Amino acid sequence: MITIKNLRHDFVIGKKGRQTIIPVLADISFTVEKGEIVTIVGRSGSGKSTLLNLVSGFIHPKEGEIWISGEKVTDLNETKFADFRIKNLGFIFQSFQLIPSMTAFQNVELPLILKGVNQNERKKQTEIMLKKVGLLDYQDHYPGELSGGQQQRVSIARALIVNPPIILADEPTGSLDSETEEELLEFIQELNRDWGITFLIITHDDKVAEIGNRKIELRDGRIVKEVLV
Ligand SMILES: Nc1ncnc2c1ncn2[C@@H]1O[C@H](COP(=O)(O)OP(=O)(O)OP(=O)(O)O)[C@@H](O)[C@H]1O
Repeated sequence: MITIKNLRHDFVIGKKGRQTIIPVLADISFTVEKGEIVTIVGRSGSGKSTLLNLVSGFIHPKEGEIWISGEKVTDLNETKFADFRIKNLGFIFQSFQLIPSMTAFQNVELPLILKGVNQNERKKQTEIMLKKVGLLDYQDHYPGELSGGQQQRVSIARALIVNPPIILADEPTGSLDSETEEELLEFIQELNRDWGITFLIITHDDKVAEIGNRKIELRDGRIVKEVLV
């Protein structure tokens, strides 16, 4: 489902003439099979977020290939990647990334607007999704009027609304207390088991890594360990 081949990335900082190259990732190769939950673990600064940004197409690697669902996405330009992203990838972030001036309903509906779905269909699908995450009664609440766990559920509903086969998650439980974290991890497992959604999750939390089928450990931008959980 996701194949990463010999990925290398570095950032260039500083003004012209005085530039410094910061090597961040080197020789990264791994696959994520359909229906798997794969976690990427590693200390702060080991390159986890950079790796996820590369897979998401927000940045372009200096070397290497990324294939997602049979498409060599490293060959896509920005516009084509944006189109690919909306059809194939859902995102969950630590900070939820909800739009504060929009209600739960409007936040979940937004990807359907971007996809050009008509209003009646949008209403129907958004309500189904809010019900699925147990928040139909909260549809008119703004993010600031919801708990952290509820906000994360809204963000999951928004990720799921376009039926993505793959969800990329960046520290999904990072802002949640332990009880809410457990609920969310159960929910991720349910989505994986019952909906067949494939997950690539970056985390430094052992509890999150435990729900994965495989754990890939990064250190200083390289894969040092890959284990079945
Ligand atoms: N835009 C950028 N420009 C320059 N350096 C960057 C940039 N983004 C990240 N880096 C550097 O790349 C390295 C890896 O950062 P990255 O955010 O990928 O690590 P991480 O494992 O996700 O860390 P954390 O767990 O703290 O989020 C760090 O040394 C960081 O300073």
